[in-house]
Amino acid sequence: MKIAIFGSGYVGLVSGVCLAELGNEVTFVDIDSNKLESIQRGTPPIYEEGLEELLKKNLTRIHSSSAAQYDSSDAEAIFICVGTPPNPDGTPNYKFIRTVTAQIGESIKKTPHNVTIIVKSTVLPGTTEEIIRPILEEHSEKKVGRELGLAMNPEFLKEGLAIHDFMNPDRIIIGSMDEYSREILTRIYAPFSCKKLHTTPKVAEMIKYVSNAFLATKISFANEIGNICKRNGIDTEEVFTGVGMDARINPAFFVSGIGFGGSCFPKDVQALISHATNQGLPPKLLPAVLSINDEQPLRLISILKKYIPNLHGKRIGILGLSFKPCSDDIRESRVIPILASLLEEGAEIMAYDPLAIEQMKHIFPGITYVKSAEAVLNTEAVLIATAHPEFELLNYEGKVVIDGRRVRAAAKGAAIYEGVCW
Ligand SMILES: NC(=O)C1=CN([C@@H]2O[C@H](COP(=O)(O)OP(=O)(O)OC[C@H]3O[C@@H](n4cnc5c(N)ncnc54)[C@H](O)[C@@H]3O)[C@@H](O)[C@H]2O)C=CC1
Ligand SMILES: O=C(O)[C@H]1O[C@H](OP(=O)(O)OP(=O)(O)OC[C@H]2O[C@@H](n3ccc(=O)[nH]c3=O)[C@H](O)[C@@H]2O)[C@H](O)[C@@H](O)[C@@H]1O
Repeated sequence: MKIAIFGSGYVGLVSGVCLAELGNEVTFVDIDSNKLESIQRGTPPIYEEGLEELLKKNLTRIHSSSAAQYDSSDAEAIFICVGTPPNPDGTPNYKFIRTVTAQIGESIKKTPHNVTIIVKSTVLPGTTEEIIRPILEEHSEKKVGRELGLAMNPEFLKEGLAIHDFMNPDRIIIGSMDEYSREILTRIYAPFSCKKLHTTPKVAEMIKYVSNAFLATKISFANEIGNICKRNGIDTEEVFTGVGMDARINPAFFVSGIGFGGSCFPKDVQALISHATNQGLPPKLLPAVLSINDEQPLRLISILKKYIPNLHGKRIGILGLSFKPCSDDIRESRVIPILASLLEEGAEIMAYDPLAIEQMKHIFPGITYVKSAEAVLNTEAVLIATAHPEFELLNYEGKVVIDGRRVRAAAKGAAIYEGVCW
């Protein structure tokens, strides 16, 4: 099938490359010409395990174009994968969605055959029908259900495991507005044998928010329980191993630590809170999920101060800057409040990350960044903020380590070791 992807970021690029791997012809469209050039060279603009090999392997089926030059004459399906960043009040900002929808509408005006537009960006319930549909119909001069298909198909991939997650989904949610888009999405996802739910766009949109809100809730719950377990000398991990053995509960996403970061959990939980509050239904549980998450990283500093009460002028090492292992993404990384707090206390920071140093330099240019994890160990105390696999290979002998992510080698080897909530 001839597919176009508008928005070639994490979701767009990974989805498009995987769709090419499945035999489709894929055209990437983006406003960032550098991204498009690097895709066309076979060099992904983001780090994601396996992405470069898959991109290079499928380059003959991969094309790129600016929005202005995009030729939709043979497109059958167009995915919208642009960002939906938060407004100051927490609701999603749809400026990229509106612009891209208008551009797609213009580009398909003269397309002689039916085209299906698929919203993959995370948008609040009602957005596909009430915001995207009218813009699309106005600019394309076509009607949904006649020459135009429109569907919402949320994406559930995780960064760092994005290719694996796209290729091995637990489920695929297809919220179509019309028979034509339902049929196109059924064809696109035919190679996948997982469960598929056909529903309305509004339900599909809500499934995405509820999934992220529930996973974030599980993490904050694990952290709150972890704090209680630590105070009582109980092994948090063992508790959740036992709890997770109940099939009704499931062991996934109970890893306690310094909380959840990333471009989606914090933003999507806040969006759901703001949306419900605007409707006169202010949630009680979800704000607690966020406040536990805000406090958790600062616990690392409180523990550190037990050993070094005055941090002024002290050299503190930081292992890990990205929001999760195997990713170069630092958006909402839990290390950001930790670094801010250490700087406020006058500490001298020495930080290392295998992938995310350049990104963090934009936020904290004054910190000393080092090229090896070993160098970080040459400090008065080390804080572990991301569980990069290589941190398991370090020799922590004689060191003071405060761990936010449960690195077993540190727990075994350090002279003084304390976990944030275990
Ligand atoms: N990052 C993730 O792991 C996941 C993200 N999502 C959702 O997917 C959406 C996209 O997220 P990301 O891929 O992380 O965003 P991103 O910021 O990495 O990528 C968005 C891309 O859209 C491009 N863009 C903006 N306006 C455009 C236009 N008019 N035409 C063409 N391209 C345009 C940007 O230049 C950028 O390359 C968001 O709604 C997010 O919540 C959903 C699941 C997973
Ligand atoms: O909507 C999205 O963008 C995506 O958000 C998350 O994926 P992602 O943020 O990429 O990564 P996760 O693996 O979920 O980790 C998020 C954060 O939670 C933390 N986490 C995760 C799991 C856990 O048990 N404990 C925990 O603290 C991680 O360290 C990380 O900071 C969801 O897992 C995806 O299903 C979803 O598609």
